[in-house]
Amino acid sequence: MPIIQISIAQGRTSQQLRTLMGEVHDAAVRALDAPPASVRVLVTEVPPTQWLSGGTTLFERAAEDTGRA
Ligand SMILES: O=C(O)/C=C/C=C(\O)C(=O)O
Repeated sequence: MPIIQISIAQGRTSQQLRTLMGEVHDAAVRALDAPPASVRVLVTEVPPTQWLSGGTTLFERAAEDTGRA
């Protein structure tokens, strides 16, 4: 049973997340020739304050970008 876990920064709409899950599901079914009912897709939204990339959180990066604009 394929289980596909996606971590993504918060900020997308429910519809965007639903579309992402559907497309990932369909890709797995095609690529793996897996029965559709066997594929699981789990999305975890991460708050920007809890995502550190290159020593800077996404929240800090966004604040810096806003300051530059
Ligand atoms: O890790 C990074 O530098 C940025 C990650 C951003 C995302 O994953 C996102 O926009 O969801």
